[in-house]
Amino acid sequence: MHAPTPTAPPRAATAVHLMQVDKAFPDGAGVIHALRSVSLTIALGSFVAVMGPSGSGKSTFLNCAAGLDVPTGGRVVIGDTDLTGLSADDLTRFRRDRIGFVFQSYNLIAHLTVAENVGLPLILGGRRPDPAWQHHLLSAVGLSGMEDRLPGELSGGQAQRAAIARALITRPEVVFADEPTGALDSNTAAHVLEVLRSTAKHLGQTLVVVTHDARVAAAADHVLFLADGQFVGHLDTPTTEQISARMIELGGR
Ligand SMILES: Nc1ncnc2c1ncn2[C@@H]1O[C@H](COP(=O)(O)OP(=O)(O)OP(=O)(O)O)[C@@H](O)[C@H]1O
Repeated sequence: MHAPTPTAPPRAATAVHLMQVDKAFPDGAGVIHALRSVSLTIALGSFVAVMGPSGSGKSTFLNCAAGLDVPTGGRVVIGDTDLTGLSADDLTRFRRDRIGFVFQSYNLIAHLTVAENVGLPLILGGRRPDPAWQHHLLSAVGLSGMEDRLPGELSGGQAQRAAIARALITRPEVVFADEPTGALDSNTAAHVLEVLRSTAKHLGQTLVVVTHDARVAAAADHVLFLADGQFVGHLDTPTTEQISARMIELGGR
């Protein structure tokens, strides 16, 4: 992970490449600059945590990097695909087939079973889930035997583990997670994080996680710090204490 020169071409070992990405939101008569000329690369197969004070631009960064939102300037490249050049339809297809998402609120569909929720990204893409792969994923996240349950019959930790299996069903290159453990108690959060981390590692996926929790970030290979829409530094394999100290310097929690 390093901040490249803005014109450097993406390298093969790069999973995510942002070049001078800006994101501005209209705000009354003015604009809010949520991201300001953000340039970075995230190496294939790495686990990167993104931290920063509230309002520093973490979710905006994740949404732009994952193709959920369109930057107002700059380029986002995932693998060898420049998202900037894609039509809305192509971007939707790319997200569905090549990227996995995990959100704080799980986003499971209430009237579909666990198995149906997990298979949904493939069904939406006109493909049928491979039963052996689905079984493997449900077992990897500890939900074997719960395939027929509805989301309302799951604990928060189980629901998030179902959401993780759903994010991985298409074998995405990159998995983006926004506060994936934010709604869970600390023991459940630690278990869910370990499931996410180990499954992504086992499958060779790149994992990008936005978090407020220094313990979550301490599990990452690299921690990137945002302040006021700009990356202001990173730590490699830091301890929880080092991360907390950096957050205090930035004026966050
Ligand atoms: N859709 C939007 N419209 C207008 N302003 C927005 C929008 N989304 C984000 N912002 C603004 O952009 C800035 C960055 O917001 P963002 O949600 O990315 O920060 P964050 O670091 O994820 O915050 P938090 O930790 O509180 O979730 C904030 O000033 C926010 O108010």
